[in-house]
Amino acid sequence: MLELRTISGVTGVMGCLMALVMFFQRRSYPPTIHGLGHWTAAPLLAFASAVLFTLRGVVPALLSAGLANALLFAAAATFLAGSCRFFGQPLPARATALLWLAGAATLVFMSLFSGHYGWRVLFMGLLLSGVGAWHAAVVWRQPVHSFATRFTGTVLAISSTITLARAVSAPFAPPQEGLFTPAPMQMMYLLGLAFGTLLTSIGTVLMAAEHLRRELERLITHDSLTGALTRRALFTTGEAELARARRQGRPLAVLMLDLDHFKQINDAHGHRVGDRVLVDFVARAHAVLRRPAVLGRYGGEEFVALLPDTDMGQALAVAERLRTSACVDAHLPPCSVSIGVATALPQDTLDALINRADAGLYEAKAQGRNRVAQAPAADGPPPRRH
Ligand SMILES: Nc1nc2c(ncn2[C@@H]2O[C@H](COP(=O)(O)OP(=O)(O)OP(=O)(O)O)[C@@H](O)[C@H]2O)c(=O)[nH]1
Repeated sequence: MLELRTISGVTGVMGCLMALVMFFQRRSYPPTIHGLGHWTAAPLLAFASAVLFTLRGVVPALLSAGLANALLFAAAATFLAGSCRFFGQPLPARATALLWLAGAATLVFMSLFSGHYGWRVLFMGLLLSGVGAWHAAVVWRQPVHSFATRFTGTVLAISSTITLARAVSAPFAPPQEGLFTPAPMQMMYLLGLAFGTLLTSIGTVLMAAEHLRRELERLITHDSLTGALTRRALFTTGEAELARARRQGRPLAVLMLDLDHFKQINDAHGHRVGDRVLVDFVARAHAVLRRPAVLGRYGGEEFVALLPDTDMGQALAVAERLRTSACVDAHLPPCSVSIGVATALPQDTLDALINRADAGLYEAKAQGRNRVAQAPAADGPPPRRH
């Protein structure tokens, strides 16, 4: 049988090591990733709690039971607060107050009932498993899942179930049983605590790394000013969509959009206002476009929209909606947009398809701007625009 006091000591060491890992990782992460401070503090609190638990029988019960449990609760609540901050949903004031209240109740309860093992375990177990389940729900409720969130959510759910099982069985345990009695339930609980602390911390490290990876990917694939796809990401997506359209025999439409006389806006109002016009234009275009359609910045004030599963009639309607929804902000200088529309032909390359949409744009500009024009049927070199 494993020595349970040793397991408790090992829990503390693991907590300490994971706090160190998170501390150093945090320093190399951008401040836009929130919650890492809480995730560093939580295993440290677990460490302090484990040290006091390990000293049971050596230091007064008020410390080895009362303070140890209060610190364990603080660790669980701090982990939870860190995850909430990380996912951008800080704990509401009422939930924070509830946690503080529960923490204070733990201290009072443990000082009054430090000699009543069964009641102590029942009280603490219910509290800890409640916070654990709450934490697991926060992680599982995220709309975007990765291995890291599934891993962390599962670890939290399992360890809070073990804590709950121990809590409800505690009042039926023999009166002489204690934390370090070599009983199966105590062993399962302490192992659960040790691995729970270690694996939850690993989960937070994985979630932070995953978040950073997504952030970097977003920086590479999205234009920093407007949030549209970069030209490179646009071409990568375009090649994939064209191949899919061909494989599945589905239509694919391309729109080439260009803000009219944009140079004049810059000249008259300054580059910053010009930037705001571009940002507003893309935000409104995104509101019109529905997945799986994407919008990319082709260059300057020129954008390309890819519309999978869209034929010419539907593409012209979308283009018209984009045109009428653009440039309607009364706080920005008046502007308009011209749009060329083309759909994929059986042997099209992406370049040829975009060139035809560009030819449509040329038509729209030549006809007086602020309009939608279909690409001319004939394939030829793209006309030069004025
Ligand atoms: N503010 C701002 N301006 C940009 C940006 N990128 C390109 N531009 C400007 O966009 C303008 C494009 O001008 P032109 O190519 O002459 O086109 P236009 O004035 O829109 O005329 P038409 O397309 O013929 O209607 C240039 O003045 C560029 O400096 C940007 O990121 N921000």
